[in-house]
Amino acid sequence: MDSPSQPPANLFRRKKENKRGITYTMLLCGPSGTGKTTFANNLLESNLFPHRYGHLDNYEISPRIRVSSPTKVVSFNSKNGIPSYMSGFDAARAELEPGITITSTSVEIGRDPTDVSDEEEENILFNLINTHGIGENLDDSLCFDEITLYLEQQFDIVLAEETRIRRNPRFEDTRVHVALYFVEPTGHGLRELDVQLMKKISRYTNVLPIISRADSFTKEELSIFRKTINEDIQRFHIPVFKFEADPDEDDLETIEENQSLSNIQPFAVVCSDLKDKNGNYIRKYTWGDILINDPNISDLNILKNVLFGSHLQEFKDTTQNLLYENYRAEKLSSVSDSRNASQDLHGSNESEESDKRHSAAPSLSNFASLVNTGHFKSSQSLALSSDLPATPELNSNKTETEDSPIRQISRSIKNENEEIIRSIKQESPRIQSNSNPDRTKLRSISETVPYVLRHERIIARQQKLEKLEAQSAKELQIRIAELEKKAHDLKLKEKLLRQRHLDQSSSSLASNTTVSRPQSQIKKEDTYTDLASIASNKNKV
Ligand SMILES: Nc1nc2c(ncn2[C@@H]2O[C@H](COP(=O)(O)OP(=O)(O)OP(=O)(O)O)[C@@H](O)[C@H]2O)c(=O)[nH]1
Repeated sequence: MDSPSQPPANLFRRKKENKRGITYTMLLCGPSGTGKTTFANNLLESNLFPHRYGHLDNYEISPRIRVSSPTKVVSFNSKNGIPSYMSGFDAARAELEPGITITSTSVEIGRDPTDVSDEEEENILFNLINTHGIGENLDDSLCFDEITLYLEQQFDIVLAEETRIRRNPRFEDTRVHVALYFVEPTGHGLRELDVQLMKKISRYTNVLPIISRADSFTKEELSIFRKTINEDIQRFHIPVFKFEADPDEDDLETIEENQSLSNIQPFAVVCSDLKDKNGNYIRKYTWGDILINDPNISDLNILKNVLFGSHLQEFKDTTQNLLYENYRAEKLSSVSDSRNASQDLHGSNESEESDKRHSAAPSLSNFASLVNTGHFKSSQSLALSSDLPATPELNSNKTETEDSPIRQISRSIKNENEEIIRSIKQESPRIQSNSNPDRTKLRSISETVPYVLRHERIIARQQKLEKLEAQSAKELQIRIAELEKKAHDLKLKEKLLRQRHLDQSSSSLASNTTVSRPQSQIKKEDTYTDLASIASNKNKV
């Protein structure tokens, strides 16, 4: 059945390989308008991603690409509670800061079906994470926190999975292996925003600074800008990815390759959505066209080779062996420290004192309490639906269809929490039944850690949602107050107009008694009184 002469079987075999392809995740980060979306399209040689302002006429996907999960918002934070990616520009609300939106798109990069060469290439299950709204806020710390939280959560998900006794065979690793940080082509080195953000994300991923829209520079200007950025990187100790080779371990070719890559770092790219007749991406200027793949103008091709070829495995290895391992060690030691601390604190009379104490959620003592009693001790815990601090919106009598998306997400989180609690309760007898103290300790750590991490994540999400909801409510209140004020002003105006009108008609009534108005000037409103006066005048005559 698997004979190469039978195309369907061949297809089937490829499909099976697809499932075992390399998982690879990339983050595009940097201020708005630096060309991240255009770069993403060029990277995948497809016009797949629409721009935030404007649109793409020619939606087109390379034959090598298969979209496995279309673009979706994976995380966002904004003052008005709407992802900036979804809310278009609205002049009436321009004063509201957009916050940040993180989107994810999953594609499968395979072989071009028209390619007849025998070369077997492994499929890449590629996740592209894009960020929107950085640099557009008065206070960008909101963006820093959101991105770092997202990256940390992906580490937590893996940590939780690793410490689980029964692993999920279909587990998806979503850790970000490489982040491209797009520096604005100012020619003035790095800004504080760039320094801070690169520093923060470099804890969780390999960071490559990229000079965006490199066609803004002449050759000399570009080399000066490169130098300034490299100096800033050194001066502010930004741990960006370095192209280094080990002379004792690596071959000469690798050493030379890394040396030359190190010399051209940061890569400078020119991108475009436009193609010429031959299918090459170009940028059109009044003075002519340039090919974005031209190595004299842009490092795009070199960067593509680094990302999908020479350094893909190294990015993955560094993420796993260095960044993740450091994070894991730190996290587990903090979890076991807090466990020991909670054991020391509570001692033997823990059960008696537990009711009196109100520790902050999440903590391991809370989990111990949860496992034993089915309740969190903490008064601040958000995980138990019955103890949930009732925000007015959450407890309102509205029907499902009337619910805001935020409330619906809140409800799904509540359900998720309840499910976790149920599963912990089901697993708990095993923790208590084991007689060996060391094994019990290990087992309880391995069983507790995933839940602690998941619980922390859920609480963070829930707190974020509540914050968003409070912000929306506040904004709504301000708008209501504004509208009420407007209505009040209008009423006052109306009253004034009426008053003025009444004054006018009474003065005209007074003047009518002395000067008779021509018939054509009689107004509709004063017809009745005027007619009465005319009649009375007539009678007098
Ligand atoms: N001159 C020049 N313009 C570019 C280049 N790359 C992209 N642009 C243009 O820059 C503008 C912004 O590009 P986008 O790709 O939408 O930028 P972005 O970083 O994704 O923007 P956000 O979605 O707001 O974060 C568009 O008009 C692009 O056509 C480039 O290399 N050179």
